[in-house]
Amino acid sequence: MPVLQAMQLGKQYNGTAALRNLNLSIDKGEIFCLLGQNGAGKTTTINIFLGFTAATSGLATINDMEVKPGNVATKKFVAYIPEVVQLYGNLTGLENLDFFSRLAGYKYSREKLAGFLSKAGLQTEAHKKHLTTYSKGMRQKVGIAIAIAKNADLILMDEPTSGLDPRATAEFTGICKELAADGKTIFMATHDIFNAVNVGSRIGIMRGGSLVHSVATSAITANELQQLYLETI
Ligand SMILES: Nc1ncnc2c1ncn2[C@@H]1O[C@H](COP(=O)(O)OP(=O)(O)OP(=O)(O)O)[C@@H](O)[C@H]1O
Repeated sequence: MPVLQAMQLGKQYNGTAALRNLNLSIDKGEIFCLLGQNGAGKTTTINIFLGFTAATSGLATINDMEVKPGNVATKKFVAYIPEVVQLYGNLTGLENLDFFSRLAGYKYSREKLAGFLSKAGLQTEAHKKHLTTYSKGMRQKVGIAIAIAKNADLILMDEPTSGLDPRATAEFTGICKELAADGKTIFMATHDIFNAVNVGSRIGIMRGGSLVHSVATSAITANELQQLYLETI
């Protein structure tokens, strides 16, 4: 059973198609990277799977359950990492994780919470510092720790490497691969072609709301992908 499925999924905003007949099936442990120009429909796709916005046609499922606004059943399977992870600046990393875990219905010991932060790559010295002192990459790690604490099967990410320095990007890639090896499924919208090839198991290219290509990263080099992207968009 695929973790994420789109069947003839479409979205119109005031008569304009943001998403057209998207068909996609993503299995457990996959990292799917979605590329496309601004306005191609990547965020719209993510928003539908988050239940933030309703599709106007077709079907979106997570673990075989239909996703739609108001249907809370699929929300427990999903975690979302936006480009900038919004957390409480006056709380520490540990306190933020504790707070958001409780919101999701989980109460963990200090040790467990620290374990999740470490698994997400956050150094121990940072756990007890206020979020105001965190870099973008560190905030993202807390976001990943929240996803782990929530036991989310599917992690949706919107431009997660934008604004990260090369070291933070490489670290992020390693963490995504570990999560996938643990059986998490990752769906990420990105503009970063080279990171997509490094981290992804499959890459999609969107144009004008349509998925134009879907290729396995094992079948393509970064240069070939860049070429394909430039020819497509
Ligand atoms: N709330 C909205 N109301 C009206 N039109 C919208 C809305 N959200 C998105 N759109 C339109 O839908 C299309 C797809 O936008 P979307 O944000 O999904 O693209 P994207 O691929 O995520 O782009 P970016 O890389 O800039 O994030 C665009 O034409 C956009 O203007």
